[in-house]
Amino acid sequence: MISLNIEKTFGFIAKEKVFAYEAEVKAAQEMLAKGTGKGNDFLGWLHLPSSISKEHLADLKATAQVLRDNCEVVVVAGIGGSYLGARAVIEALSNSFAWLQDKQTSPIMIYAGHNISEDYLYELTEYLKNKKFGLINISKSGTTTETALAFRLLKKQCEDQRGKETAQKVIVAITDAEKGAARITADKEGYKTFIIPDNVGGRFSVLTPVGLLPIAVAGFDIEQLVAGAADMEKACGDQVPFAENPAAIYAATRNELYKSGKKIEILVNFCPKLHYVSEWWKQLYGESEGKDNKGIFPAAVDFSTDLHSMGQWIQEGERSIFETVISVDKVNHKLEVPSDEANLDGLNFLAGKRVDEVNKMAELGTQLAHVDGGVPNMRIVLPELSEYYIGGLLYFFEKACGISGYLLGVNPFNQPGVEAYKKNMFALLNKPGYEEDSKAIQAKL
Ligand SMILES: O=P(O)(O)OC[C@H]1O[C@H](O)[C@H](O)[C@@H](O)[C@@H]1O
Repeated sequence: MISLNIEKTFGFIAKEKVFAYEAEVKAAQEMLAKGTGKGNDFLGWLHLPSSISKEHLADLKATAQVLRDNCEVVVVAGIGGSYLGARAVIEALSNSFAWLQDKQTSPIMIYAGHNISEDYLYELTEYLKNKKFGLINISKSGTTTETALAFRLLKKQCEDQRGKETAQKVIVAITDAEKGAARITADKEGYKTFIIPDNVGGRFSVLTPVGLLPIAVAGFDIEQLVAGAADMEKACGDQVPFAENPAAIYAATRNELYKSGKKIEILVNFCPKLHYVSEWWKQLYGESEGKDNKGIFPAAVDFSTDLHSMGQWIQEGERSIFETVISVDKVNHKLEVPSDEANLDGLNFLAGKRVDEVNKMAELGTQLAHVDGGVPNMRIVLPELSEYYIGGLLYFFEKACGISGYLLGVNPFNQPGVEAYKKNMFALLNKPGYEEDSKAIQAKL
């Protein structure tokens, strides 16, 4: 099972203070369970793992198989919650050099629709020339500009290269049941579609088709992913005592740290495959808690890589940070440090050791150094990188986020602030309907 250790925060905050959150956490859990808190229209994620049916998984797997059978490359078009969950899981489970392998056993997964870079899109369309590629268009609103723009380009390219009939087979849409341009297009073109439930917000949607379809296309076991999440749903359930409930403890500890002046949480990994888990986590916590002029700033680093760039700041910079480390207990492969007679590099003291042993000592050494340097440290241990444990980790963070947002006193399920840039961009681009905003913004320039 995934475990959470908060011992290394106790030099900074009192254990009693963390445990004093018990009643407040219980109230937050009740607000989630009964739907009496802010944002209660968006609680569909809460019991999602335990309510996913076998038929739904079979439908997803059958659609994934169509893409696997007909595509060398699959492009996932989506932004924020509409791609980060899938990318987090796929990259955590994939070979680090998946796209460089001579023989591909699954389609190469590529992401688009999460930026408006002309060079990115140009280079992508160049790469896709002569490739048998498919598309998964993911947008809850169905109107997000970044995604819609990429999809417009790629849909046309797919149809031009593969013909309308094949394109219809290898393009799948995941969007709202009724609203939005993505739905209108999908219905008109006759694409296979999956629905994003109304009551599941984008950043909580990884266990809906938004995450599950791309993950299945990439060749991973979505049943195990959901099973891990469902077991975590139980482990973080309302009946589990506070002291044994990892979501409750994590939510309480980070809120107590925040109160004590630790305004930035850095999610740390020692395995580069987890980079996108951190990106997913940053959206989850950033959009959920950063509002009403409050909220821990979620940051992330990949160690030991970033110890050689951000390590200095973390060790000796302003003491406003704490770290949450995701540690993977057992690696999937074995590699020993070879011995070398000449020992010119002086590394013979490591000869015969597993590389992971060196990494684990880097991890332990870093924890001790950072705690000594004034950085409270929490540690989440995953037994290994597998669908089951990743599924558990994702649900753990979601449940803790719901609780934590209520402890902070915000609505964890909206993101009104994200609209500000969109309004300005549309005004600057003279989008129909934004005439007044266009005039106002021109006056500001
Ligand atoms: O799925 P979509 O409607 O395209 O939204 C994609 C993302 O962009 C929005 O602006 C929100 O800030 C995110 O919460 C959301 O996940």
